[in-house]
Amino acid sequence: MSMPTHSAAPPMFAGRAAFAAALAGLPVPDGAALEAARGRQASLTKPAGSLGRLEEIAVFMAGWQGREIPQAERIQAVIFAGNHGVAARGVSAYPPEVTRQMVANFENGGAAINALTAACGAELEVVPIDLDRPTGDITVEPAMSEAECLAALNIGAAAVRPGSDLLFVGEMGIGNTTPAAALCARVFGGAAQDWTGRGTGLDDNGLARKAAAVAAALACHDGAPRDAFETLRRLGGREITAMAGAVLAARHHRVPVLLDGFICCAAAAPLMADNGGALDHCLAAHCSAEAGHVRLLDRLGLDPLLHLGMRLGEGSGAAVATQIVRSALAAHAGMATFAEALVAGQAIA
Ligand SMILES: O=C(O)c1ccc[n+]([C@@H]2O[C@H](COP(=O)([O-])O)[C@@H](O)[C@H]2O)c1
Ligand SMILES: Cc1cc2nc[nH]c2cc1C
Repeated sequence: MSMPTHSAAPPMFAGRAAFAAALAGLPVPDGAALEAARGRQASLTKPAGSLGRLEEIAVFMAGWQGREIPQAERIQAVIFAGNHGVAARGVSAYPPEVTRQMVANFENGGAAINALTAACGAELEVVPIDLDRPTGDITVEPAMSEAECLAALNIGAAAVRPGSDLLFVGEMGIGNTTPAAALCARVFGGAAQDWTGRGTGLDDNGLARKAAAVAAALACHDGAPRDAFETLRRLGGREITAMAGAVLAARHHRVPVLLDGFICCAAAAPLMADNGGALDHCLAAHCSAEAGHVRLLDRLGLDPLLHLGMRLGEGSGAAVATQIVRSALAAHAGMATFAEALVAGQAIA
């Protein structure tokens, strides 16, 4: 595991207008690489379509990496951590100090994500953001000032290594399923209860308190502008906003992204609200057990690779799904073509 090195490069987003411009003007996948990868898939020694979703993943990766045979050698995992003012309202089963304690656990190599990144060949970075300064309580005020929101977006963007073959982002933040639920309701509509789940394990009373907090947050910010920056600033959190910045930066670097669970997907939702194609470079790793995730994935138009009943966060679902992506690319790169293997390549009509 490594801590990020801070470069002297200028921030990707100089201001909220630069962020909006970056979100408006997005690169698209390489058409020639897509076509070449589809051609290669058709030439490999298997009945057409028989590797199912693995074939689509290989072609997707080819398009974003801009080569017929994409790689999975430089896999970057970044876990952002933040604390939340709304946690003081009893919306989590765990106390806020666990955020810092888990960051220490990540750094000492003892967390699930350490084991899972080692297993999938990803290099892990942990980015704690102002853990001693929880965000504003979203039920009564914006989570962040404009400067704080911009700083979080830029921390996320700066963490992305341009040459990565694949990036996954994850988070650690006690209380963060509350802002995540508020973001979902703000972007996609619906009642607070539709998006509110038990998070780390709330009981029924806790769940009711949490739904009331989400409803209060929505009411508090109801009249505010609804662009992605303002949505993240008011209802997000630092680690949530950093994930959004990283996802957008990855797009500009043409680095494909695996999204993790409910909070990670909620962080990406405001991007899609402003630009319907903003998540075209993303795959959903898994469907979390957190109640709102099925609905969220549906609204995002993402079909998750895995349903394992996980609800840990910290990038864990994405780390597991990385093994699927690696399998897809191994088959794409390593299989013989019909011509090479002297196998008859035509189905009998
Ligand atoms: O990834 C998920 O879908 C997920 C679902 C529930 C909980 N979590 C993790 O648990 C924490 C948030 O839960 P809570 O109950 O404190 O809001 C945070 O650290 C997340 O990483 C993560
Ligand atoms: C122990 C613990 C580990 C976590 N990892 C991500 N979120 C978490 C929340 C808790 C409470």
